[in-house]
Amino acid sequence: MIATVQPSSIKGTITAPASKSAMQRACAAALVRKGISVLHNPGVSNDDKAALNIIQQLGATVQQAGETIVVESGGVAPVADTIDCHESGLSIRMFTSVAALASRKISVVGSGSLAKRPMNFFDEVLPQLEVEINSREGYLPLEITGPLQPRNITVDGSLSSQYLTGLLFAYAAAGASDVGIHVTNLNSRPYVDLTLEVLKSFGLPVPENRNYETFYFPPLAATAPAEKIDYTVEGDWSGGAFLLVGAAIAGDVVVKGLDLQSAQADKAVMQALMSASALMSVEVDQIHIRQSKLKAFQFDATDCPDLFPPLVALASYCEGTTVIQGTTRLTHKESNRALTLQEEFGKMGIEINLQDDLMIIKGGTGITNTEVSSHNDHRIAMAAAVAALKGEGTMTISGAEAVNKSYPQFWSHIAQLGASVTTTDAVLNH
Ligand SMILES: O=C(O)C1=C[C@@H](OP(=O)(O)O)[C@@H](O)[C@H](O)C1
Ligand SMILES: C=C(OP(=O)(O)O)C(=O)O
Repeated sequence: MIATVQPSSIKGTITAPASKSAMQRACAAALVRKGISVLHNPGVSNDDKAALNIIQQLGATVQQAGETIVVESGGVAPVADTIDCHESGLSIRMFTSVAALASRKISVVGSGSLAKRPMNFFDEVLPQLEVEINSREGYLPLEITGPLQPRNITVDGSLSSQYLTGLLFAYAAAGASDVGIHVTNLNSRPYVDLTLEVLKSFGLPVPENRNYETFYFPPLAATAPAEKIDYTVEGDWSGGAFLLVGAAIAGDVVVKGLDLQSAQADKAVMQALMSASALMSVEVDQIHIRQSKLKAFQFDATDCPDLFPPLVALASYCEGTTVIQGTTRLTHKESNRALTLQEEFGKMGIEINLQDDLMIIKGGTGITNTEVSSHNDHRIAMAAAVAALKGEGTMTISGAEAVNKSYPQFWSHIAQLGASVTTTDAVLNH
């Protein structure tokens, strides 16, 4: 699909979509706990759909009930030989350890960019937990046979926090008692906070977080599990960041549904916007943001790597040189994002230099709208779209359907706000 964006302003009120990080974790929690879980404000992205399918393959029943999704589960009891994670990094890294709770052999498959993302963590770690594993030399597909036994273990957290999230769910579900996961060089730390928060919300055992170095499950206390849990999926700061940046570049927009108290890593977009002198007023449950003169900023995105694409769009319109740290975190995302951003924003006339862990962006020189590609990466498509709002000429973005991975409503949301956007296979709601 091709999206065509003409320079335009955006104006109005919009609600951020549901967070796929929260929704996928809620699916995992609803699967591993015994009982009924009602998910309010459920996500509808492809990654969310993958998670909902996986929990059914692992034995849960899932029913849409009006605006909610009702999950009923007796714990992990696979009814299929395969779980399909489609393109979701979080789903594969979380549900592989969860599926390993079963003694049945399970194949773990995925598609698209996921086939190129490393999974060798599992080859190293799962055998230490009594799980048999075969992979295609550290890549998909995986074949695992459990049941996983929680053990004191040391793992590497530098490539991705998602593996730790999976282990935390698996340990909690297996009733881990007086046992700890020691993690070295943990990155994307707030995502682990979100994991702990979801475990708590679903009444599952929550380990002690000892300075992000050890996650210790104390001796299990006898508790009476709740029969029914109600959980509301919070709004998505990662998708919301594109709305906020779009408004800072070319708009006057109220964004609703973003919780400033959230554990989500990407709420840090607010710090970057403030450093860039964006004009914002923050009220309960809404952020009002208006176009203003923007200045270059410095920002460390090591723990919130998904902010790179929106922040590059922002930096392009900031007078001066912006420096963002954390590029080494971008190599194994849906695309190699540092290179993709350099290439695609380069086509728009923005000079981006990559030096060690830094991305250096020369902003304020104007954007030339042109033909760009998403590289099948949702966040690149959305970054190009918001950058186009104040560019010169017409931006055509190929692979625009990539947004379905996290934010399927993105094109219609910006159209509703008045962006001049058309797509080749959908009628947008202006
Ligand atoms: O746990 C999560 O929900 C995520 C963690 C982050 O990955 P890493 O831990 O690999 O940085 C982030 O980039 C990804 O989009 C979602
Ligand atoms: C990298 C991302 O997701 P995941 O790792 O879950 O595929 C993302 O949403 O940008």
